[in-house]
Amino acid sequence: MTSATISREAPVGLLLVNLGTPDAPDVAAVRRYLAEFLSDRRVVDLPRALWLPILYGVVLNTRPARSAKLYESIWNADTGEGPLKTFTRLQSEKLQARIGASNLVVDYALRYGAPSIATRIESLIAKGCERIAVLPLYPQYASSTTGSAADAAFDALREMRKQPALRIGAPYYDDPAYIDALATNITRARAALDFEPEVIVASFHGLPQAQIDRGDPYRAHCEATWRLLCERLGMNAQSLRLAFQSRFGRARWIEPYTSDVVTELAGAGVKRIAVVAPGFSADCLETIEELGVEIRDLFLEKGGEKFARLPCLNDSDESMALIETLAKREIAGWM
Ligand SMILES: C=CC1=C(C)c2cc3[nH]c(cc4nc(cc5[nH]c(cc1n2)c(C)c5CCC(=O)O)C(CCC(=O)O)=C4C)c(C)c3C=C
Ligand SMILES: [Fe+2]
Ligand SMILES: [Fe+2]
Repeated sequence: MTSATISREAPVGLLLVNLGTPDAPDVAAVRRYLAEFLSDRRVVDLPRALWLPILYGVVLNTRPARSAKLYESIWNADTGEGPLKTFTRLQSEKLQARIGASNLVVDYALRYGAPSIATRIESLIAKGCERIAVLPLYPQYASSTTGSAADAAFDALREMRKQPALRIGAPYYDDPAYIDALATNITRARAALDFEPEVIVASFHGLPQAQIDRGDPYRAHCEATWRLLCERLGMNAQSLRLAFQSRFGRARWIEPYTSDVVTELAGAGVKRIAVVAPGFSADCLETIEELGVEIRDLFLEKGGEKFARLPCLNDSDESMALIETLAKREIAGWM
């Protein structure tokens, strides 16, 4: 008889998780991606009988063609990947090199698309990991992001006879290491501009207001990040404006919308702004295209003169120092 062993020497697995991206910038791949994403009940929490006919009858017949063009415009030709995947992969490779412990295995997964959370958890188990920490790279908790990543991780263990221990990283919206990383990143990017922005807009991904009304803490987390960032940068609610982008569908989303804020600024005679997206750990369609093209065009069209989009934390040194701090906290006591 062989006996199952639990060994303190078994490697610990650390899985960085971000949202996802299509496999290719074409209509078929974008449709597959959006079908997986938008049929997640954590993302669209309407009754299925109401939502599925809209999703399959309308959204998946119209949006993929439009979104595929946008993905095409931001696609990473060198790697054949969407930027969010490239940055998340780089974050995991750099984290592995920084921590350098032989008994820690770092990998990454995407909640929608590939590599999936289930396949990467299986791979960590195949490498002998009996303890796995999943680090959702969402600073602010939302049921639709952090909650959904946790669902996918636990679902991956559902049928296993021998499950690994599993931890899900805590949100870090008010962590000094996060606020420091953002401040360093913004200060450097701002110093490199060829103009002095009168206002910086801190644009977070939006969420349907109804999800907040049902108890999602996301908005409160965004506000806390924004307040701490104001303090850390010596700015105030007028010089660093809070806004929410990426509205989807007809329902009310959390306000103020980024498009309204830049319109209002231009209308008030503000000529030079910068926009930063503190809630995104990596640049993606929503930052490169929506902020860098759509929001820029809107501001210039309404009378603005200078616009800059500041990059996300991505795989910068300050980002890696932050991720290392978060990772070490989640695996504490395991190694
Ligand atoms: C009901 C729809 C959506 C909710 C709720 C939602 C929440 C949410 N999303 C992010 C982060 C990202 N979203 C991204 C893309 C994206 N988001 C939605 C819809 C909802 N998001 C759609 C339909 C798309 C796809 C693009 C499009 O067709 O417009 C991305 C970028 C992905 C990429 O491939 O580059 C990110 C990142 C957060 C943080 C969040 C809740 C707080
Ligand atoms: Fe989104
Ligand atoms: Fe968008």
